[in-house]
Formats: sequence, structure tokens, C-alpha cells
Amino acid sequence: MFIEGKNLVKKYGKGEATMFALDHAEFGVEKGEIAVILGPSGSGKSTLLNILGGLDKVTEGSMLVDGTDLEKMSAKELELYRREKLGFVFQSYNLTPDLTVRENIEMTAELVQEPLSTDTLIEELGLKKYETHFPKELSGGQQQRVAIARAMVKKPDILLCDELTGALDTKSSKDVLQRVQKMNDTYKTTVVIITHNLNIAGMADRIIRITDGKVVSNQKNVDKKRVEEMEL
Ligand SMILES: Nc1ncnc2c1ncn2[C@@H]1O[C@H](COP(=O)(O)OP(=O)(O)OP(=O)(O)O)[C@@H](O)[C@H]1O
Repeated sequence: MFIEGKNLVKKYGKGEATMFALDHAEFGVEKGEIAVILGPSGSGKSTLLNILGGLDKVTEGSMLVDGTDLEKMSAKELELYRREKLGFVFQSYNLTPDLTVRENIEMTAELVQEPLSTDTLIEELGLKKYETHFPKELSGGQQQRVAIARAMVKKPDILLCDELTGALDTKSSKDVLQRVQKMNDTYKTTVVIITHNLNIAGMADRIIRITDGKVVSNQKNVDKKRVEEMEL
């Protein structure tokens, strides 16, 4: 497995007040897959994402990416991992407000040795018309497309998406998910989408369900659909 969570435990508090945000969770994702991690509010999705994203440490267990245990990395190594291997897309876009669409993407391209072409991504994400616009001049769906371009320009091994359509209407959600699917088709990037929206699981190669900090199932999706065919 390219991504492998082994016996992941994340505890808060002590003694009787101990609560397990992750309770011996196990999961795996193969290279090039679109994995959708599904779970209700409070089930541990963000905790899992933060650990895979190198932003948080587990209490016990190991989080392996391409055979390397993130738990054994120094702060410096984790910073490099985040910069070079990961692209993040959040519900709230998090674009830099005083930079144009093009500048938002180019600024991130400068962080890595061999970025993808900004021009190509602007084209692929349907942003040509808006490249000199500022984030506040764009709709939510357009901003999210910029966020995808900005994450992808680093040519990441993993694209991590946290409720990426949480703030969007159905039409924009579909468009944004189609773009993610296209990135996966074109660049073979492993995609991990965290969501409580059951319908998004349709586009997954693998569906991972999490409840009360436990991974209750991790299965290949035998009924995988193109986003075009999905109801959202
Ligand atoms: N810093 C913290 N201190 C104490 N408890 C925490 C902390 N962070 C998370 N938790 C608890 O861990 C559990 C899992 O939280 P987490 O945010 O990972 O869930 P989630 O599935 O992402 O939820 P949501 O969809 O609402 O964001 C929750 O019960 C939460 O209250």
C-alpha cells in the first residue's frame, strides 16, 4: 500500500476523561487511487487528515507513506514532506487575497524544483478568463478551482481534500469534483477526499468508512462512477 495507517491512536485527556479521536484505526490506499474517507461529524476524519498531512502526531501507531513512517520524521523532514509531496485543498479555499489567480498558483510553483506548468493547469481548470482576477472577484467554485491548481502545481504525490465541496452548490460541486477526477486521470495523483457527503463516494476507487475513531470498512468501490453520472 502506498499510504498505510497502522494501529493509529490519537488520545486526548487522561484517566476517566480520556477520549479517543482515533481508536486503533487501520487503513490503506494504493498509489493512483481516489480514496474517499467517509464519516459523520466527530468521527475522526480531520484528525486522520492532519496526521496524514504531517500536521499532527499520533499517540500510538504509524502512518506510512511510500514506506516512510511520518511519526519518525523530524519537524524539518515533515515540513519538506508537506511542501514537496502534498497538495492541500480545504473547504474554505484559503487563497492569498492580494494575489491574482495566476500569482496564487505561481507562488506555490516556486516552492518545488519541478513544478507542473501554471499555463497548463490554468487551462485544465478553466481559469484562463480569470487569471488576472483576485480571489474576491470569483465565485466559490472558481476559487476552489484555483485552490486545486495551486495544490497540483507542485506535482504532489497526494492531493488531500478536506470537505472541498462543503461550501458549494450542487452544480459547482460537480464541476470541482470533475476537475479533481481529471487531475487524477491526467497526473495519476493519489487523491484522498475527506467528507461526510455519502454521494461523493461514488467517484472513489476506494471507500473508507470511519466511525468513533475506528475504520469500520475499507473497500474497493466496485460501482465506481464518473462524476458526470453522479447525483450530488
Ligand atoms: N484538540 C482536541 N482536544 C480534545 N478533543 C479533540 C481535539 N481535537 C479533536 N477532538 C475530538 O476528537 C474527535 C474527532 O474529531 P475530528 O475533528 O477528527 O472529527 P471529524 O470527523 O473531522 O468531525 P467534523 O466533520 O465535525 O470536522 C471529536 O470527538 C473531537 O471532539
